[in-house]
Amino acid sequence: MDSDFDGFIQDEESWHSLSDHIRDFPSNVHLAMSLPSIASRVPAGLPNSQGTGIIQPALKELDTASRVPSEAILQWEGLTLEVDTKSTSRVILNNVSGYVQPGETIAIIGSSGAGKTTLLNVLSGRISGGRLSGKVLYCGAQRQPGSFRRATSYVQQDDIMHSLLTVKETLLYAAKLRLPNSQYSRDQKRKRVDDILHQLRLEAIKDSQIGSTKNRGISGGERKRVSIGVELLTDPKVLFLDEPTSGLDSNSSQLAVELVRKIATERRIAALMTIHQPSARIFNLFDRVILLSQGHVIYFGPTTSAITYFLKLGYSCPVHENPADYFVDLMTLDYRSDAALTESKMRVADLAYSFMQYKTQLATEEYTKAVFLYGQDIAPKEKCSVAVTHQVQNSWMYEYKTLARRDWLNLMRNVPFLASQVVQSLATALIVGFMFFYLKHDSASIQNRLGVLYIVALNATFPIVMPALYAFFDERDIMLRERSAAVYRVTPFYISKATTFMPVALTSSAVFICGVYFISHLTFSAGKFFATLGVLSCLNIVSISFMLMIGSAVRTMDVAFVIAPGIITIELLFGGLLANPKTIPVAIKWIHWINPVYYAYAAFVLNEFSDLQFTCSPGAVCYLDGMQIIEAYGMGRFTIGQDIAMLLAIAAAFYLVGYVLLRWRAKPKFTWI
Ligand SMILES: Nc1ncnc2c1ncn2[C@@H]1O[C@H](COP(=O)(O)OP(=O)(O)OP(=O)(O)O)[C@@H](O)[C@H]1O
Repeated sequence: MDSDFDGFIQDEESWHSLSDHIRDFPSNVHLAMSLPSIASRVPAGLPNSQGTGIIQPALKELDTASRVPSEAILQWEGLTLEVDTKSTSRVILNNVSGYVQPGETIAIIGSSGAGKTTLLNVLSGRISGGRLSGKVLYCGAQRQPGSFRRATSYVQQDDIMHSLLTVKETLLYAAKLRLPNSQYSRDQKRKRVDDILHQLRLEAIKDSQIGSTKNRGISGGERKRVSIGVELLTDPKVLFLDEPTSGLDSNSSQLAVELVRKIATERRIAALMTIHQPSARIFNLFDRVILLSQGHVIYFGPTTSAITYFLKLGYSCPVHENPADYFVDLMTLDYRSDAALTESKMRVADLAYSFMQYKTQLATEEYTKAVFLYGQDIAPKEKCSVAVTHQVQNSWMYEYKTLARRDWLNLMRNVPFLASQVVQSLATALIVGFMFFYLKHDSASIQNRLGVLYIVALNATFPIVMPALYAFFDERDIMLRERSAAVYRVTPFYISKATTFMPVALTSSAVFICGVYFISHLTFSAGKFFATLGVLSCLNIVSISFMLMIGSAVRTMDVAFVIAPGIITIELLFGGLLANPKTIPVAIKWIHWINPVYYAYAAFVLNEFSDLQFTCSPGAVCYLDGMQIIEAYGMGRFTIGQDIAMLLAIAAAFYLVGYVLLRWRAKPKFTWI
C-alpha cells in the first residue's frame, strides 16, 4: 500500500518528531488511536502523550455513531478507499467519518488531489473501482440505491446542458422529466420552475440561451445556478455539489454559495459541497467544514471553531489572512524541495493524527460537551425519514414525447447544422447532376449511370452519419448524466434519437436525389423515381442506425470519428462498383452480404437498368440490354423488394446492437456500501 505519507510515517525518526508535537497536545484525556491505517504504522514502543506508556491500539469499543445526532440525515464512518495504480496501490480516503444534518451546508475543503471529489462521490453513491470499506447510512439505515438516488441530487462540476435551449426551457424540460405526473400537474411543474427561477435569481435571463464554447450564452455563474436549479427541482433531501464555484469570479462564487445555503436552510436540505479554496466570506457561510488532506480528515466541525482548533494545535491563523487559505496551505504538500516536502508531510501527518485524537477524546463525556466539534446544533430536532417524494416514474410514452420534443427543438434551433445539410445536398446534387449531365443511351452512359447511382448511395453514408454522430455524442453525455440520476429510461431516449435525426436525413437525401435525377436525366417514371427514393430512405435508416450503434459502442468521439469512416470506407469498397462481387475472394466475400451499400446499390442498378436498351459506340465494350449489365456486375441476385428487406434487417440489427450497448453504457456501475 502506498500513499503520500509512505516513507514518512513508516520512518521511526519522523514518528518520534511527530510525537514531540503530539505530546504538547491536550493531555487531560487519555490518548488513543482510532485511525487504524496510521496506528498500524506507529513503530512499536513509541511513548504516548503522557510519556508513560505505549500508545494504545484503536479503541474498538468506541462507537462513533453514538456521537452523531439522531437527526443526521447522512452519516459516514471509517470510509477508506484504496485504488490500484500501475505499480502499487494507493489510499485515496483514509478512515473518513462525519455526518450532515437537514438544513445545514457543509464544505469539503482541501488542496488539489486531497480526495474531496472522491469523498463526495462515495457519499452520493457514484464511486466506481477501487476497494471501498466503511459505511454510509442514510437516515440511520443502509442506503437503497434506487430510493437514495431519488432522494438526493448531485450538481456536477462541469455543467453539461443543451446549449440551444433557454434557461426556462432547460428547467421546464427537467421538471417534465423529473417530476412525476401523478403528483404534479402541468401548471404545478411550471410553478415549480418559476419558483426556482425566482429563488436562484434567474428571472432576468430566463429567455436567454444556455450557450456553449461555440455559441455564446449565459455566463459561467448563471450556468452554475441553472445546474443547481435543475437539481433542486425534485426537492432533494441531500444536495451534493462538486466544486460549484470552480471557474467563477468571487462575486458569482459567493452568490452561488449564498443561494445554496439559503435554499438549504429554507427547505431543510442537507447540502454538501467540495470547494478548493474559498474566500473568507464564502468560508464563513458554511455551517461546518471538512478539511481534507491526502485522504485524511484534518478537521471536521463548525466553521466558527476551526481557527480555535488550529490555534490549540499551535497553528495561529494571522488576523488578516483568509482562514481557508491558511488551512489549505497547512494541509498542502510542498514539492518545491526535498526538505520542504518532508516538512509538509510531517505537518500533514501531525494534523491528521491530532484530529484523530480529538475524535477519540470526543468519545469522552467532557469532550462531547466541549466547544469544538459538536457544540452547535444547527438543526432543530426533526425526525429523518427515508420516504421520498418522487418514486413514481412517468409513463414510457410521456418520456418519449418529452424527449422527442426536446430533441426536435434542439435540432430546429441548430440552424447552421440544418443549413449545412441542405446546402451540402443541393451543392452536391448540382455538381453530380452536371457532371453526369443528361445521360444518353450509348455505351459511355453505362459507366456514367453506374457512377451516378454509386454516388447516390455514397451520399447516404458519410454526409448522414458523421454530423449526426457529432450531435449524438453531446446528447449521449447529457443522457448518461441524467440516467445516473434515474431521470428517464434508456429506450425513449434511444428511440427519440432515431426518430428525430431521420426527417433531416430523409429531407437532405430527397433534395439530393431530386437534383441528380432530373439534371442527369436518369430513367424517369414515377415508379422508378419513387423506388430509388424508397431504397435511399432505407439506406438512410441504416445510416442512422449505424451512427447510433457506433455512438453507443465507442466511449469517446475521437475514436468514433476514426472507426465510423473506416467502416463506411469498407462498405463502399464492397459496394459493387469498385470490385465485382463475383470476383471477391471467398474469405472476405461475406463482407458484402452484410453490407448495406451493396444492397442499396444493387437495387438502384436493378431499378435503373432493368428496362433500358443501349446503342453501341464504335470501339466500346457493347451491352445492348440493361439486364446484361445487371448480370455482368453481379447486381441481379435479389429483387428490389428483397434488397429493401435486407436493408431493413441490417438496420434492425444495428439498432438492436446499439441499444444493448447503450443500455450497458448507461447502467450505473457504482460501488455501494
Ligand atoms: N480511480 C482512481 N485511480 C487512481 N487514482 C485515483 C482514482 N480516483 C482518484 N484518484 C486520485 O485520488 C486523488 C484524489 O482525487 P480527487 O479527484 O478526489 O481529488 P480532489 O481533492 O477532488 O482534487 P481537485 O480539487 O483537483 O479536483 C487524486 O490524486 C487522484 O489522482
